[in-house]
Amino acid sequence: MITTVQTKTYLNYINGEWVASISNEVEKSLNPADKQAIVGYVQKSTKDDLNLAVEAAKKAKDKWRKLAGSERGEYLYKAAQILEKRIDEIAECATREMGKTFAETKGETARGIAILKYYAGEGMRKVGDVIPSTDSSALMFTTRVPLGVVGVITPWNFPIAIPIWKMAPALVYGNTIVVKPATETAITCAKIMECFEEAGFPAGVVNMVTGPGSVIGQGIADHEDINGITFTGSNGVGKRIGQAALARGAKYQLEMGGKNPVIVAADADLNLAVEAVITGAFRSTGQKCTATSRVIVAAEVYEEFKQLLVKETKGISIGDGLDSGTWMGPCASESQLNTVLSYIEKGVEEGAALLIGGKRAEEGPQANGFYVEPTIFDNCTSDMTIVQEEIFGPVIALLKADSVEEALQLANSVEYGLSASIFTANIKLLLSFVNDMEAGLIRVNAESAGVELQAPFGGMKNSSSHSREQGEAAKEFFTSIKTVFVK
Ligand SMILES: NC(=O)C1=CN([C@@H]2O[C@H](COP(=O)(O)OP(=O)(O)OC[C@H]3O[C@@H](n4cnc5c(N)ncnc54)[C@H](O)[C@@H]3O)[C@@H](O)[C@H]2O)C=CC1
Ligand SMILES: O=C(O)CCC(=O)C(=O)O
Repeated sequence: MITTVQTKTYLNYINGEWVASISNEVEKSLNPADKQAIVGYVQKSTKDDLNLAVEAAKKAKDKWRKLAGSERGEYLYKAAQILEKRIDEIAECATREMGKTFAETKGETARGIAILKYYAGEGMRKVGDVIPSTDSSALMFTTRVPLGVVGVITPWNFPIAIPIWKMAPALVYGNTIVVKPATETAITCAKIMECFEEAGFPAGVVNMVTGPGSVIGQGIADHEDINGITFTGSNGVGKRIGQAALARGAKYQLEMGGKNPVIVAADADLNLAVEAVITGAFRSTGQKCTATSRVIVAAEVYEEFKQLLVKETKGISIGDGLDSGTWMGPCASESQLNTVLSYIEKGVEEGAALLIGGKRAEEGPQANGFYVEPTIFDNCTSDMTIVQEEIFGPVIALLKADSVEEALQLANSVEYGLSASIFTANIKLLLSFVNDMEAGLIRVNAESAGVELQAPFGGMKNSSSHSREQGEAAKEFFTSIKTVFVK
């Protein structure tokens, strides 16, 4: 029997109004902690709905662009204040939709508020430089202009922070937007839209269309009136979006997977390293592109580290993210659970030794949800699938290194380069890690996850399109530079 927690149907937000899809079809958002609980329904939109949203954003863009940056910032500041009032409700909704614990979604909502405030201030910061011309009677300077209409395609794993860290800079630099959230967390996004609506954004500046990625996401990538696309999600989808955008000359930014290593050097503080590996690998049920998935340990301390890690992992409580005693919630969906279980199976088949976990967690009420045990593999080698591919689940592959050089070589032997961390007090070693590690985010004596909103974020190799998000870096993507010469 389906237990309906809330059966509200959420609409698209187009041109300042809440509207149903032309398709008259909806999709349900399920609670991964209890698959019989429906969180609500969202619109299964069509290309025609998307066209209406793009048309509204296009119509609104000139007026929005011509406002002072400080005026645009004021709207963001108001949205931050409204989100602040609704923090518990929106965090709870995110936990219901994708499973991570309430403490995590509340922290994420607080981060969303801080991002809105940061970019509200950005509306008053400089947008160009004066550059001395070789002609002494001329004035030469740069200024920045918005791209126009920006398409925002977001995943389910950070349902509050990622849409906000894309939408806030897009808006403050003068773009109008059409956001397409992942269906799994589209209700959380609708609630963020409600905050924008209450903040009084002019009609058409902010639009949301929910629906299948293959229709609405691809539609955004292909739409000739969308001037820029910002995406976070899987590698395969990201590459397709990049190719579609490139083919029609639109600007794009892709934030994709990671296979993030932690190196534990022989001199590392092992307790600190264990704590960081546990949080980096298992918080959010491992569903972060910055999650720790490979731990490369110096041979001298391998056994001791392994024992400590397994002991701490045994203490992890799995359950509904809304229960205060839960440390780790379920996977976000059944398909995500199946992906994780199939990677675990592959690990065993390819000869890795299962130290702990490895199964679906099905005790009592967990039988109704998409739970998996935190899992650690021993005896891993670099050629194994679980060491190479992004799993997006609570799975650690342990690798032994006989030298610092081997540890670094193992760390770099994957197609991704998002985040990497090392535990050591040896300055020479940490500096060579900073220099030689192929990753956009380098962490020393800290977990691999941990993104600060005021700093650039993005990866090398196949982790991103080499652009950066957040902090001042966002300005590079969401604006174009004009060089002006006046004589
Ligand atoms: N880097 C990250 O933060 C994320 C990585 N992933 C990876 O992707 C795997 C699968 O997760 P999914 O939710 O299926 O990711 P996905 O890449 O399919 O979804 C991300 C967003 O793209 C949209 N999308 C899907 N197909 C599209 C298309 N053809 N054109 C345009 N947009 C499209 C989705 O609706 C969603 O809004 C995960 O197991 C994980 O490995 C997933 C989410 C976030
Ligand atoms: O670690 C974080 O805070 C951000 C991670 C992220 O962007 C992602 O998982 O998609």
